[in-house]
Amino acid sequence: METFISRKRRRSSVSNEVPPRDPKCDLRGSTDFNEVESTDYKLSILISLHPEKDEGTLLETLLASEGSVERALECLKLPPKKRPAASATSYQSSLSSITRTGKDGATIKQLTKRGKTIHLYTPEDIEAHTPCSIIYNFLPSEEADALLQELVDESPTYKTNTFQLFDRVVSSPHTFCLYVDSWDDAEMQKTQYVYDGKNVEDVRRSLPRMRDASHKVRETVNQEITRRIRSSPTGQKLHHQSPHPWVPNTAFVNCYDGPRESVGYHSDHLTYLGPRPVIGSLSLGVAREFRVRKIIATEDDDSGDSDAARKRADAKADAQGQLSIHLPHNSLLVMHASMQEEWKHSIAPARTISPHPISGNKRINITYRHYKANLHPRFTPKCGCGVPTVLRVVQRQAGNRGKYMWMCYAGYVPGKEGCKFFEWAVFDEDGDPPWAEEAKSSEKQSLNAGEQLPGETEDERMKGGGKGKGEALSSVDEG
Ligand SMILES: O=C(O)CCC(=O)C(=O)O
Ligand SMILES: [Fe+2]
Repeated sequence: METFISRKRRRSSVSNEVPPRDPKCDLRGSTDFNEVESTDYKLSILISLHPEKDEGTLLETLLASEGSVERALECLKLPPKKRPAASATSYQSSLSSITRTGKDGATIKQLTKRGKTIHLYTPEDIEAHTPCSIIYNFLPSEEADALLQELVDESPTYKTNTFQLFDRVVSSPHTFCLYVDSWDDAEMQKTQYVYDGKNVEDVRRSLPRMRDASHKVRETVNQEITRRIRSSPTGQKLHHQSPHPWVPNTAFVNCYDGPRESVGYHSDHLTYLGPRPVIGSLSLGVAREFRVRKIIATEDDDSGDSDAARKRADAKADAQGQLSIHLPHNSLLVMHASMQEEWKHSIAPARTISPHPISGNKRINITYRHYKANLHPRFTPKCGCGVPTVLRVVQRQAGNRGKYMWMCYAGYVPGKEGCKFFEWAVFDEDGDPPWAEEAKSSEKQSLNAGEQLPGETEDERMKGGGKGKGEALSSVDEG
């Protein structure tokens, strides 16, 4: 895949740190453009620009370049022997070789170490150490194979995403496509929803087997949410987490063709999901590693833009390792309600892969998501450019960590400058915005007029069951 597409004029200082991203992913993932970025963020930039190199080499080059992405990029242009000596090595271990989880699920204090990847091989370890749960052999095997075949057949038409980085326009190191449940939704996505400051042209109606799988994903994800809440220390849902059953209405299908295709560390966009979203992620075909790392808060004095502040923040990020979850064919990973706010995830480039009998070198991944009707762009704040804004969360800065904000999206478009629009975002206990009531009455009017609601499936419309009508999750009420 060609990474560099064209060279563009350098953008202004605030846009100097635009990372690789998918339209659905918030790879900046933190307060504002001036906020300190970590090694994983910088590594994701390098991975996107050098998909042919392994992650360890890129990390070493970055560390040897004292955390400067630009210097690392210069080094990577040099023949190998002229590169600076690596200052860190990366090595891997499985969790069981480091420590054991007690039957009581006792928490392990220091799971990750600088430059180290710890592999979580069992559902129990995954649940104990990450905000994820996993179900292996999720679908009956013929169904999983048929779904994989359906998507492999479509995948040659998927596209990479292009975005602006420094003075270049680059493309993401894998392909993807957006699917929704009805043609009406597809039309609405194309014309009204904004990703990275622009509409997405290619939005498709979910394929029959994707829709069949979606019903099963829905059931299982809801069970997993209930189970997770019940077994949490408080037995309560998180603040801002929805108490309503999770209803997937949107799916991103990612295709990784060969071991080098990947996606860098990121958190998923919250703009249409709202706070504390849950995502059901079904993996098909070649098994790949899903790596996660918890975002470390920076003290206020680490959050400036000075070199010293950056170094302090980088040192903290470096001190952290990563956890690796292996995603074989037909596994369902549930990313629970704290994942997008407090963790980042990636699909790491692999040294080798085992080809799959149906998909060859391809891994297909479907992330099923619930887009909230009250976060339709007609309700969310517009910036000075007149574009619906992006919802982000403060991930690092200790003082504001966990606060949500609406920000200008327009500057994400290659060649365009955004404005400085910023507004703190307010949500109630259940993660609904202040205009939720107004949104509901406009939904009712639409229903009376026989229109389809944003995100409502054709099936639901036929049954007369709009979103938000399901009863609250019992575990939530039970407290
Ligand atoms: O391929 C995967 O498992 C993860 C994809 C992902 O992170 C995304 O779609 O946001
Ligand atoms: Fe993601």
